Amino acid sequence: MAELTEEQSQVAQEEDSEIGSPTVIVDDLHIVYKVYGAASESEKGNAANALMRVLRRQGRPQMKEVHAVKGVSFVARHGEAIGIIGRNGSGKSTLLRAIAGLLPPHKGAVYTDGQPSLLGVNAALMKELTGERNIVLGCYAMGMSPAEVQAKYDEIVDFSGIGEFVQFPMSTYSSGMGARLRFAISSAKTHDVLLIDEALATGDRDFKRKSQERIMQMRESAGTVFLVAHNLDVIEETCNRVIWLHKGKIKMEGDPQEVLEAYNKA
Ligand SMILES: Nc1ncnc2c1ncn2[C@@H]1O[C@H](COP(=O)(O)OP(=O)(O)OP(=O)(O)O)[C@@H](O)[C@H]1O
Repeated sequence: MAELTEEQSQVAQEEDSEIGSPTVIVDDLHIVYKVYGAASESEKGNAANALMRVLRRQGRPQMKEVHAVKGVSFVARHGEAIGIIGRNGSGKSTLLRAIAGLLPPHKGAVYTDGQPSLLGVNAALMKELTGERNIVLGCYAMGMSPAEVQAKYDEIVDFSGIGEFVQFPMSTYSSGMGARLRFAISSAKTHDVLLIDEALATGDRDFKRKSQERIMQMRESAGTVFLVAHNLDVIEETCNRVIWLHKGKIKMEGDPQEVLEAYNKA
């Protein structure tokens, strides 16, 4: 391997001191889903076949593979907020779930420093329980002690802005209220790596501003934040780097303004 020149290593050191050491290394990552019971190529779009199969109660023993992430590599560092953009089905959520350790790599690897936490639109809070109970259980699930939960409780309720609804079951919340509570709970703890999947999409303008401020704070406390969003304004205002995924591969990566400009033109 080639040695760095004195000048190169000085530049690397300067960059390191600005954004910190690596938190996530994604190395030639491939994720493949296996779908059982999928239609074969010859059956595609054939209504008569589909109807016959249902009437005859025939199963679909075929197994198909969906290659969702195809050889993605990058390094994320302490203090970075990385936006992931791309069209529907380009592999954004799959990549986040793989970083969170929820999907095994088909090939390649993900190395993380610390425990990544995934905050998704469907993060596992229990709908039949009240907001109150979900706050307590959610905080325990993130490894907080009872004393820490007590100390953070009011701040979480306040940040979520759900007011007296905290005493109601979450099944009575609007999707925006649920998203706010999830974000308030997840961001009450300092995460080494926080993965946010579209969770800010359902909040109103005020909540978006508050959550962006909180993401900034998390970056300052030297964590790494990944943000998947179709709202490009949120990405531009919050992130210092953007990764553009296209059909499971990185199409472009770098400065938010440059990548977003290219993405908007495509
Ligand atoms: N559980 C699954 N089983 C099989 N295929 C899946 C599964 N989840 C996602 N896929 C497929 O993987 C590909 C990438 O999906 P993914 O949800 O990661 O895309 P995305 O960029 O997050 O999309 P969106 O913007 O619509 O949320 C798509 O082709 C999708 O159909």
